[in-house]
Amino acid sequence: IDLSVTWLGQAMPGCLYNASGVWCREEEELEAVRASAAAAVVSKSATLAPRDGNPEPRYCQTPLGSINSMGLPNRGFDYYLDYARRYRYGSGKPLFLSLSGLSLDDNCAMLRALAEEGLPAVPEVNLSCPNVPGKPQLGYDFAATAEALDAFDAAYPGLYGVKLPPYFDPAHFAAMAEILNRHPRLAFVTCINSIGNGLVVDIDSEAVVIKPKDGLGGLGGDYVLPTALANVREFYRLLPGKDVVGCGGVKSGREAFMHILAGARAVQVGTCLYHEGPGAFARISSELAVLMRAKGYRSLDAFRGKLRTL
Ligand SMILES: O=C(O)c1[nH]c(=O)[nH]c(=O)c1I
Repeated sequence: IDLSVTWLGQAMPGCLYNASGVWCREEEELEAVRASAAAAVVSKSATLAPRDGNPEPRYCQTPLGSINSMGLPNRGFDYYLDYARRYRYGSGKPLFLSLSGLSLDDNCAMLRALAEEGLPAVPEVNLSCPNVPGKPQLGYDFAATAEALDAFDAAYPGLYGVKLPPYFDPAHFAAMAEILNRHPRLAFVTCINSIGNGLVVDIDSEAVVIKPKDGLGGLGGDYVLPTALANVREFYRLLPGKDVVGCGGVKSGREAFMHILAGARAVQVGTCLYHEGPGAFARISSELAVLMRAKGYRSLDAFRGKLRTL
């Protein structure tokens, strides 16, 4: 059974890696993911300056997944750039740097700095952080997204990707696709980020479960799987020549299989990784291989994007 993936002009030994934000803020975490059965590594979304993030409690696990309002806590761009300078690219596991600047200028400054280094690291620009109070998700503002992508093209000469929020309407899928398709070096989209501004209620305490934004936070886990699959399948259809990375609700080989069936080139794991740790990658990979063997598929290409309609 071959779980390898070739994209962005490089090969990955498998198809699974972490979702940005999970097990990737500190170098020790990044190295633990790289040393695991994960096929790639993506860093926590970086701002130019380090950030503490929102007040705690800001993450909560529920029976159906997670809610978070971390608020972009990160070590600052230079920390992750330094890690990228020392990263062992020879391991065959690509490094992605997630960038989530607080302004377009900051995103472009980080992209220019990364370009100057000439490193193999690939930027994944986050258009969808839902948890910085007062900062709307860029991906929900089509005009601002169009302007930003033009600026990214000018700031960065190489291939890059974007992390998209979930969309819930065919008109929005079409509007975003029209914008994204104007950018040939925008090589991939990662669908989806958390479903923003959910509210989890604890009936014993009769209170919300996280402190920021009076309890509003991004949802992950089982809550988001159908929405994630819809976004993967729609953008797989609407973005010819681009790759879609599936993210959302993956906790076993089954959901990884669903994402690839829907068109995903590779698959990220967030909520499940947060709780299980990097051992999750070996488990999910093995479950996926067992599923493929039972169905007679020898590689991901044999079923990628082959989701049947009725
Ligand atoms: O609150 C966060 O740090 C966060 N949380 C998310 O669920 N998605 C994001 O892109 C980010 I930047």
